[in-house]
Amino acid sequence: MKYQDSIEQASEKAALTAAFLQRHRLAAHPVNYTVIYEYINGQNDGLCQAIEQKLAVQSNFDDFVMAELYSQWLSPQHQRQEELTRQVTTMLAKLSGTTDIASEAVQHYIDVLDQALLGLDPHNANRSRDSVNKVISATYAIKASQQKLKDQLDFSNEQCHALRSELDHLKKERQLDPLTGLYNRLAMQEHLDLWLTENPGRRIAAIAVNLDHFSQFNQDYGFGVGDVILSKVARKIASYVQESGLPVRSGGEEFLILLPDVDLRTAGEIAEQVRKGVEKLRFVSAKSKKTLPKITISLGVSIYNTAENWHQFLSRSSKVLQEAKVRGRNQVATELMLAN
Ligand SMILES: Nc1nc2c(ncn2[C@@H]2O[C@H](COP(=O)(O)OP(=O)(O)OP(=O)(O)O)[C@@H](O)[C@H]2O)c(=O)[nH]1
Repeated sequence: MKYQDSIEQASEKAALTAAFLQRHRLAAHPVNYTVIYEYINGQNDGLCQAIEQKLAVQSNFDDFVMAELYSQWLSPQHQRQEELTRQVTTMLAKLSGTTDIASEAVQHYIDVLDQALLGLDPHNANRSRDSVNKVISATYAIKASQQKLKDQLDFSNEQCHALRSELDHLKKERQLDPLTGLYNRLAMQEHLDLWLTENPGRRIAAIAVNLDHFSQFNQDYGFGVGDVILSKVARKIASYVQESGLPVRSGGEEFLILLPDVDLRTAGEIAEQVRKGVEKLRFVSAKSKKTLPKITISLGVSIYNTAENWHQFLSRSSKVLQEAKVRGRNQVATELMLAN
């Protein structure tokens, strides 16, 4: 994030940023402001593309989406990833320079050998000795250059292992929601793309989950307590998802469980188990030691239809979830209810 704008240019960008925030009903707090200022600034290609894509599908911008954009494109982790990418590029350039030099040295050695072979003459000991001496000195030279190449390769190999493990770690971190430890939407998109590329006709069930009357809970007990409850509910939800499935925090107090190769009936049964499991959770205030009210969730179950893109799929699954809310909350609705 480097800015070289004049006062006038910066003021113009600030005004555009404020207008964007207002248009999308976003508070001008530091995270939202930074994300949109960077978007208006236009230097961060990944961030700009992500926002353009959201604008193209008229997706909602809220604090959760903005925090996600910040963590994906502007956070220190993202900058560290960019730095690691730069280090890999530099290392590859160095390696390529060293192998070019080594290749030239080998070619030179081959030329010397060719000439020396021509110089070997059983009837002319002096000429032969001369040729052998040339081969000996060329061999020392090539040995030195090969040793240098080996040192460089060993060093690069070590660097490569360290960089790869740091990149793997960052990649995993980038796929997780920091509050709940569940997967984030970036991971969801990557998994969906992968599943559908592997098998475009694959059956994928989605269970959309939303906490009931959570705004009231936040109002009564505060956002901090709300956060703790949210992460406990998230962990409970994830405990019902086996390895092949994907538990995702898809919004502020919204979750999505993606289940490949699962039919509607089975997904409905899993949803009902999740509902019951969350309903049984008991929360006690760390401060007052009083029992907090029961938390319930509403769930909507749908199956991916190959004719739709995944935006349409997700929007349909959230409509099914709304059906569960309309029907009285703390229950599971399936897409069959939507059709009737
Ligand atoms: N504590 C906490 N609250 C959040 C977070 N993200 C969203 N929320 C809150 O979740 C609440 C969602 O409220 P609404 O969408 O009105 O829904 P609701 O009150 O749960 O009511 P229904 O969904 O209709 O049952 C808002 O108060 C948000 O502030 C978060 O990360 N932490």
